[in-house]
Amino acid sequence: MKVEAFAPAKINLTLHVTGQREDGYHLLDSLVVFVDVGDVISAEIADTLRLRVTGPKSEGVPENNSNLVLKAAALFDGSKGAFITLEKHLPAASGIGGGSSDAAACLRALSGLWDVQLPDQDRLLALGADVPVCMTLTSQRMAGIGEDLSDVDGLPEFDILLVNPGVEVATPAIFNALQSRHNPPMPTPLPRFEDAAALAVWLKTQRNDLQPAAITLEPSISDVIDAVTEAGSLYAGMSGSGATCFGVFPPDGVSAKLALEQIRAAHPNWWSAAGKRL
Ligand SMILES: C[C@](O)(CO)[C@H](O)COP(=O)(O)OP(=O)(O)OC[C@H]1O[C@@H](n2ccc(N)nc2=O)[C@H](O)[C@@H]1O
Ligand SMILES: Nc1ncnc2c1ncn2[C@@H]1O[C@H](COP(=O)(O)OP(=O)(O)OP(=O)(O)O)[C@@H](O)[C@H]1O
Repeated sequence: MKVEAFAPAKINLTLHVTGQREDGYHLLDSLVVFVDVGDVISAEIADTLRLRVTGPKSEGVPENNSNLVLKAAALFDGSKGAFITLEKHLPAASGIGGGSSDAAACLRALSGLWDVQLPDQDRLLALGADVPVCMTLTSQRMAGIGEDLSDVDGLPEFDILLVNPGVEVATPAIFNALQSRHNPPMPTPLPRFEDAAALAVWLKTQRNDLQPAAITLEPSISDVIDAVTEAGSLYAGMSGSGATCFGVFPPDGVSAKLALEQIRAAHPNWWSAAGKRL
């Protein structure tokens, strides 16, 4: 038996840093969505637990126990053997939850393969602050340090362009470089949006509080946001701690793809992809 699980890119459409806990972790208020672009996990029964990493973005991704996929597999009580393949399409350390989404997909795959219950929420959170939201695969308002999740229903459909300037960004360095750790949250309740254009107008009034620190440490992020804006997006912003930026496009299946071609022609060394919000 072989089971497969998709590990979609996670996008923080907004990312407000609203405080800091005594252990140093930051309190967040973030609107998170997933895109139909991502990595693929497959798993089959084996005598021992083994990981192979393949795919266009596999270079540099560890196959040893430092990979979040194997850390996730170790969370099951009395974990058994499995041969896991991780097909990497998302760049690592890029703010779109690659490792966390892989870990969540691995948990889904192994709980099916081994017919065992998923680990509890505390263990998921300890694996990575983004792991609980990556278990949902649906649009969420994410608060706390990542554990406080509420479904966001009724978001309009939209297409998304993802662009990364080819640099890895370490999340702790960006949090450490924050100028202000106590910023206002998003409004409660969130507004309802008629369409992608209305969502984009609202996003312009919101923030990613990690963006200024990320641009200071990695100035090319600013060039990416300019390029995504010039390629005709309704809104352009940075996801997570960067350096991947996203553009919001109408859900016509065409505009984001045209923008993708434009960006690839002008910046052949950047990583880019286009897809739909899940
Ligand atoms: C920036 C986001 O991607 C937004 O969704 C996440 O908050 C980060 O999620 P993640 O990479 O899964 O985070 P973890 O692996 O748990 O933490 C990496 C590092 O980021 C910092 N960190 C992370 C999450 C959080 N709420 N506050 C933090 O200060 C901590 O320094 C931590 O050592
Ligand atoms: N499955 C994995 N895929 C990619 N990187 C991994 C994985 N497991 C461990 N890593 C290591 O974790 C580091 C962070 O990668 P990851 O893709 O999780 O980025 P991230 O920017 O922290 O994601 P986010 O902030 O959106 O949660 C990488 O430098 C890599 O060495």
